[in-house]
Amino acid sequence: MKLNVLKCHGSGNDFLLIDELSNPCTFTEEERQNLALSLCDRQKGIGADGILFVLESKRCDAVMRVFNADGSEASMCGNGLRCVGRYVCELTGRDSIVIETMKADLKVASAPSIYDDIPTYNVEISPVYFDLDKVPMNMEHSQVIDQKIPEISDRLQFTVLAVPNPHLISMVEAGSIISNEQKQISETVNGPNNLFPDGVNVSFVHEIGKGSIYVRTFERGVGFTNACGTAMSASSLVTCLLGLNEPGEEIDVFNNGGKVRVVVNRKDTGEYFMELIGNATYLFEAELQLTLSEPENFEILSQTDLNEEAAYGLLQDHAKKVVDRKIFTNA
Ligand SMILES: N[C@@H](CCC[C@H](N)C(=O)O)C(=O)O
Repeated sequence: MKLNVLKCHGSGNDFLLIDELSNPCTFTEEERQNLALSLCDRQKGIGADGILFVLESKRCDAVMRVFNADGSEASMCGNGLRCVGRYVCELTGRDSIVIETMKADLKVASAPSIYDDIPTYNVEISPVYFDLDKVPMNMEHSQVIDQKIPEISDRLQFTVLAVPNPHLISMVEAGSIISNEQKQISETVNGPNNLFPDGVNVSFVHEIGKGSIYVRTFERGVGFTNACGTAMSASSLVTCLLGLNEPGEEIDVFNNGGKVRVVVNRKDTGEYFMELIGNATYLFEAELQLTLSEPENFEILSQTDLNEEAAYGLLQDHAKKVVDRKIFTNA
């Protein structure tokens, strides 16, 4: 079969978007999984952190399904939702829509450029759960907020939450923002383990200053990525819980792929939801020839560059300068 894919990214967290609205195709669950495994492979495939399938919805403007590079399906993807949101907004000629995801219908709206002329979208990150059985995490407490988890570190403190995909978050000092300990913790909780039966996205957060943080994330099903949108939203919420930032105020979130902005909102009911604001950048479109039984033997029939990377590069240079200055040289 012929399959069109759009390579896109949010903060350098890159995806292959497959549009099942305009190109009706039906995939079994196993075929979706195998497409993710084959096409996301950075050596033998096209290379990406995941696949975003865009399907028809009965109640919203579209459905987004997210498959990680290892073929597992995730309930949400914040950076991916900005890309899908842009795609569906452009397809429907609207600037605000609602996308159905595995656990929630989420608002997406076009937003003023985050930096120069970069297509920017504001996406809702919700619902938020702290109950460990919703994460899921096996521990005797009902919640873990800024606490030690001796099974994984005798030094760091963690907060556990679902937004609604699972996140384990620790605040760290600039000097330990990248360490072997982080890799070891992340691999432990994402391998066979008793605490997180479904694995968990793990983030290490450094407070740069009021309204400004840096987040490094090991994504479940992928490994360390340039950025993870739900992780940056969850991390921003954690900094509000710890009194470092305030709900309702913008937080600049720096990452290895650039920068986003997050606003943590607290409803009258006490529930939280976040607005994740950042780029939705298109890299190229490609037409592939493949058979679904052996997607690893795909062939690229044509590829068209979409020339948005140079504009994004300016944001990336700015973010890198801030991160190098504030974290790595500690000036
Ligand atoms: N990159 C995403 C999250 C993708 C799913 C995640 N790896 C999981 O398994 O929960 C984001 O931007 O939020």
